[in-house]
Amino acid sequence: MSVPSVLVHRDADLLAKAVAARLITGLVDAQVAKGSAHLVLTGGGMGVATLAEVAATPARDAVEWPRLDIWWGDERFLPAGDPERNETGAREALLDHVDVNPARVHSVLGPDSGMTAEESADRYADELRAMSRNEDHGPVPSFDILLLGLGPDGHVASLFPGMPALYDERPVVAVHGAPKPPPTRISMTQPTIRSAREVWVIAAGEEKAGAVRLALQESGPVQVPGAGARGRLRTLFLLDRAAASKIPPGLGRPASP
Ligand SMILES: O=C1O[C@H](COP(=O)(O)O)[C@@H](O)[C@H](O)[C@H]1O
Repeated sequence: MSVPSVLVHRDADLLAKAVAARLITGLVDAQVAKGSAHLVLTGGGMGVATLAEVAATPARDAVEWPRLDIWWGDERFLPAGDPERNETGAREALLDHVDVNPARVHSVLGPDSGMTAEESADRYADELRAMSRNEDHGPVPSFDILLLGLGPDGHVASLFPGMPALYDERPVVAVHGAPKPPPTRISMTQPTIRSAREVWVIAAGEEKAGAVRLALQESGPVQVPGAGARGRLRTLFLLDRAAASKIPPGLGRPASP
């Protein structure tokens, strides 16, 4: 498991632009190396802002969008098109503006599918398993880049502190009673997140500063789910100055003047 590298940008706007540039480069590198790539998206303010910055830069055309599999680390269990769904934000910010292959955009089904949250989670796990190859050595594909937001309470994806999902070994689970609305969600679990080659935690704003500090200080991942967010090959904490304001001196590397 990789030790996090911390990069600090001046403010949220520059952070979104810098992560977008990094993401484009990462996807191009993965596609050059393997022919295609797997990207896991996050919801939340910085997740969507980053995608909007990808859409806004002409460099986005360097990515071969039809050769990209797109997944979600978590989804709010709401009907298709609901403005609160993470998918809706991602589509509006980026996916509707690039040439993705609809068959490779792996949506989490909501209640309008007729499924319960448990059935939807199991179906997503099946879809992940179907895309996993022998060399992935597990029930999910080896994600090239997995993006995560970080809540002020330390949650990542829909893994909230102390909740049963944090003890679950299945790849994807239904979450009930989430402290942040909506209460019902579908989430990748810690083992799935930790199987990614690279995990990037993106956080901006002073209200995230305490969670960032705890997530970097090897707190227990049940108390602070962000502390369990580590990639196999690389973990990045991509922060603005406000979110980095409580980390121990010397841990963060200024990346922007
Ligand atoms: O509800 C969620 O929240 C987190 C963090 O969101 P933020 O707006 O505080 O950055 C997000 O990572 C997750 O995907 C989402 O479902």
